[in-house]
Amino acid sequence: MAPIQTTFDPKDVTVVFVLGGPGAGKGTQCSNIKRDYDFVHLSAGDLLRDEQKREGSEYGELIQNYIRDGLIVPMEVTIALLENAMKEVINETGKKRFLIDGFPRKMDQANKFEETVVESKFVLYFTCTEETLLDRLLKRGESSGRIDDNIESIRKRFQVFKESSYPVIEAFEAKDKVRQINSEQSIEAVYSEVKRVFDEALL
Ligand SMILES: Nc1ncnc2c1ncn2[C@@H]1O[C@H](COP(=O)(O)OP(=O)(O)OP(=O)(O)O)[C@@H](O)[C@H]1O
Ligand SMILES: O=c1ccn([C@@H]2O[C@H](COP(=O)(O)O)[C@@H](O)[C@H]2O)c(=O)[nH]1
Repeated sequence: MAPIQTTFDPKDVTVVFVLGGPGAGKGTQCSNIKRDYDFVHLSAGDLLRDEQKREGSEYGELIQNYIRDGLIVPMEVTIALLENAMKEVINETGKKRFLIDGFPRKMDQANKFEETVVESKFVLYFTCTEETLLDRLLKRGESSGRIDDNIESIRKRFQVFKESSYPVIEAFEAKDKVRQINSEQSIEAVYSEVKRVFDEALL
């Protein structure tokens, strides 16, 4: 993965972190936000899956093993992928508003990204019961082809979310940066709450 040699002024860039348990509906809602608010959607999981499949990637096997086991890939890999993707978008389109979906999942990632790339504007956090998440992921697993949409991986992902990712949300909450949304509702009802947050934040 060769770094892209471009710099950008963090002051010109808007980043919203989109967090929530596995299957909470982050990707689904990001598609809506992207359509209506001219944000670029970068899913950390998608970037890792693309890198894993890229021929000649030195990280392919490592990423595959981490994803299958529901573990968090070392932050250097994920941050480099995100930073490269942001630079590519800025170079090619001039767009500078990003939804970073499924990242940061651990405190060290959050701190490193905000220190070296850009500070987030706020965190959109989708809450959902584990029972609903499990139903959604098992249903998605019938067609997703994802190696981690199976009961064994899902259990591990829930554990990692509780142990490593939830503390990230608490840390942002302490800074009053979390906008919490109940994603137990229908996709449409969730999105109407999301819109309220974006309309208020982007005024
Ligand atoms: N509000 C909702 N009600 C019912 N189903 C939903 C809702 N939101 C998303 N889904 C469905 O649940 C599944 C998971 O949604 P999605 O992929 O958006 O979640 P995610 O948070 O991005 O997941 P992951 O963290 O695993 O990438 C999908 O099949 C999606 O269609
Ligand atoms: O910052 C990240 C984001 C993701 N991962 C790994 O990818 C899978 C799948 O992520 P989704 O957001 O559900 O697509 C996740 O379980 C981790 O193994 C990561 O390591 N770091």
